[in-house]
Amino acid sequence: MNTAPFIAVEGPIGAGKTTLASMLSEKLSLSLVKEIVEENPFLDKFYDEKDEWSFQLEMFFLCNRYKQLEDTEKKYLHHHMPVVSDYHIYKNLIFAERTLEGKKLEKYRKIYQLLTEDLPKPNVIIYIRASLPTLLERIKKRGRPFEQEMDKQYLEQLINDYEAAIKQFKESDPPIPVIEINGDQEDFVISEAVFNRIADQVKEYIE
Ligand SMILES: Nc1ncnc2c1ncn2[C@@H]1O[C@H](COP(=O)(O)OP(=O)(O)OP(=O)(O)O)[C@@H](O)[C@H]1O
Ligand SMILES: Nc1nc(=O)c2ncn([C@H]3C[C@H](O)[C@@H](CO)O3)c2[nH]1
Repeated sequence: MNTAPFIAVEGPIGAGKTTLASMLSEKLSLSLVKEIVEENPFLDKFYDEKDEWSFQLEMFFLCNRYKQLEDTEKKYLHHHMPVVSDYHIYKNLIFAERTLEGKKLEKYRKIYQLLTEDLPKPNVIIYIRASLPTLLERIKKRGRPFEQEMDKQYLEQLINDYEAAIKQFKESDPPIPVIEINGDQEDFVISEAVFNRIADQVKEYIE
């Protein structure tokens, strides 16, 4: 498995994952794997009533990512074609641990374990760290209707969950490099120099 470089861009909601993954894909000729958002039938329901829809939503994300990563292995990695994705499969667990509890969380953990054990895993992670005001500003700018009443506490918790997950990830899997970006200050959209520096760092791992 993973016969080619696989780079995953991660960070909390609105950090700029899709933006950066798309820019890297173009600059470094990497195949792009992007999250399915608009076709998600549970996302707007979830933001309206989290407790009611969380299990359906987490299962939907898990099954979609499972299929996408299965295809990614077959279509690209297996054929030595490098890939950049705008998520790491582990984000399922970061979100599910926050949105589920009790029996549903127990079931979810088991299914997650079963489904993800054979999936290709990224060998480089780019982590965009960003503060609550930056995320809220970007979510507003992007303008998806169902995200506009985003609960600040939920977003703040996810920022902390991501920090904890990345810290744990670095400790438990030190051979996998984590390129960390300060999303409040290092603006790869506005500054070509900032973007080129990130791209150069990534290039080290794909050549
Ligand atoms: N560095 C940046 N500077 C300014 N605006 C940015 C930057 N990065 C992304 N944006 C804008 O912020 C919004 C969110 O970006 P994007 O969709 O890439 O985030 P994301 O992390 O993929 O979000 P999600 O978690 O919802 O999938 C978009 O409108 C994008 O154009
Ligand atoms: N609950 C939950 N679980 C996930 O695995 C997950 N992945 C992404 N999202 C939300 C964030 C953005 O609103 C939108 C696009 O990323 O979808 C998730 N929400």
